[in-house]
Amino acid sequence: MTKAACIGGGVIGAGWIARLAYNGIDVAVYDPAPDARAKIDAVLENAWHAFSRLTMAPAPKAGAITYADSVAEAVSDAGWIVESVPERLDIKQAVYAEMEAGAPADAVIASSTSGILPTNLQAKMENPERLIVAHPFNPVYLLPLVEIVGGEKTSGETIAKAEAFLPELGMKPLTIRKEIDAFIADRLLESVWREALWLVRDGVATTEEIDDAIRYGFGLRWAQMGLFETYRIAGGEAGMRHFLDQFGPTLSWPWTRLMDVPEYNDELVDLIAGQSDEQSGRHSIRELERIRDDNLVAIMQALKVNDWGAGETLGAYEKRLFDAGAQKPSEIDRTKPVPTLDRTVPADWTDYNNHMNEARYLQCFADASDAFLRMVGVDADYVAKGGSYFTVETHIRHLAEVAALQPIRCETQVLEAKGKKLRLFHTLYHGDGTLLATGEHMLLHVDMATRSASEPAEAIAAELAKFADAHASLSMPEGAGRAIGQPRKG
Ligand SMILES: NC(=O)C1=CN([C@@H]2O[C@H](COP(=O)(O)OP(=O)(O)OC[C@H]3O[C@@H](n4cnc5c(N)ncnc54)[C@H](O)[C@@H]3O)[C@@H](O)[C@H]2O)C=CC1
Ligand SMILES: C[N+](C)(C)CC(=O)CC(=O)[O-]
Repeated sequence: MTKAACIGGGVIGAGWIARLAYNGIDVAVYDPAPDARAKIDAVLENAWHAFSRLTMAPAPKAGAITYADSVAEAVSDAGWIVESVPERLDIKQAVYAEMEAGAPADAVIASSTSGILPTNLQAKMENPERLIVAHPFNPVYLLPLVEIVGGEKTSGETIAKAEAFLPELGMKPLTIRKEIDAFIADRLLESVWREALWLVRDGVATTEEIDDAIRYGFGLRWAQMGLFETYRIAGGEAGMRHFLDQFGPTLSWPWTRLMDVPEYNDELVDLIAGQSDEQSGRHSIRELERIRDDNLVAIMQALKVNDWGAGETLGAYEKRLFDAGAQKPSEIDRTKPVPTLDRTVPADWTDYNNHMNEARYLQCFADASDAFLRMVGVDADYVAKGGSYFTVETHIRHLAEVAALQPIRCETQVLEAKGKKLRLFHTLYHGDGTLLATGEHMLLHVDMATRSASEPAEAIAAELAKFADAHASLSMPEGAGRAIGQPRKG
């Protein structure tokens, strides 16, 4: 999929635009609101801030975002069409009629609806088999879950397309077995939301106290295990059966007001909105979004370390990006230093001097070494089979500073590749060409079973020799072999 259209660019549409464009897909947008573009730009700024920290894997070149004057124009060459217009059946159905008039016959139409049945959405369509619900979660550019729901007329092929495509964007499609209003997640959220409104309305708790009850306790559990796995553990050694045995009888106790809903009126709105202003009014919505995003990135990265839940999805997404970004040996130009890193400086890589921290220069060079090693075949499979490289000596020269979110790139020259030894010279540049740093690194091939130096596999040695021979004709880089304290040239 290389081209998408987003119809509606509000909170959810803008999140989709960011996720699609970040993953290299061109996005044509249609939203009639005069301020739509400004709002989308603000979301994109936050999204790029978040992406800069979410993964170190090389992202594809960002897709182009263009603005169309009509639905038909936006969808004219799209393979994937996202509908994120207001939650009203009549508006959505009118938009589908315009889409069907302009879109390629095989394009998927994916509605972001939070709860309208796809059977109702597709009721007036000429080709209803191509409509699905792909219900995302805010912020769409960070949260992996998408509920996939087919209507009575949705084809299995459309569902299969969605299940194959969304993981390419780093998402976790969850296909819903039965079509019901509000699907799975919003059913659950709605029950907590309704209960919380009662608690505030009845003066039992403030909005802040309810948030505290979630975020200091079970919210942390939910973020990584959900409900059933958490309660299984709560049952002790005897697990879920004991949990049910102990807490099952509470089902008939008056522990919930869910059988009833508070009346929606001005009094309720003033109460809830007033308390919410008091709780969070010191931050703008954009500030809150940044805080939320930074926290979500940190949680997902922590889960990635444990290869668990949303972190497992992030890990799989990164692997795809690394695999897709890896240069094939046949494509590599060995007549010059080889590109090994191309990214922006993550927002949290700067320090109290307001520039990239010294430790991050080493991280760039370590990532560049890894990228180079993958090029010659030292990839996850090779390491799993018992061979790897360890860095045994490093010399870094810090030559210029660089700020957060600036583009940086690295080139690598092989100075020596003989037997167990591999000497690499990395040069880090700002995107504008300014020389930022150099790193010289001695690596040794290691047998992972004995954890001692060993000869690399023949195929690896052969790939390395190709680089070493070609790079031998390049001039020795300035700074190579330099000791600390030597005067700089020039
Ligand atoms: N806000 C949320 O937390 C979530 C919302 N959703 C769903 O996403 C959809 C959009 O919701 P939001 O983004 O929150 O709403 P929103 O109000 O932020 O954005 C809707 C956008 O649609 C535009 N629009 C109105 N008529 C249009 C038309 N005929 N053609 C193109 N654009 C049009 C509006 O100008 C506005 O920018 C809804 O179906 C909602 O249920 C899904 C997940 C979460
Ligand atoms: C409130 N909501 C029903 C629109 C929420 C969603 O649909 C999903 C989310 O992001 O929580």
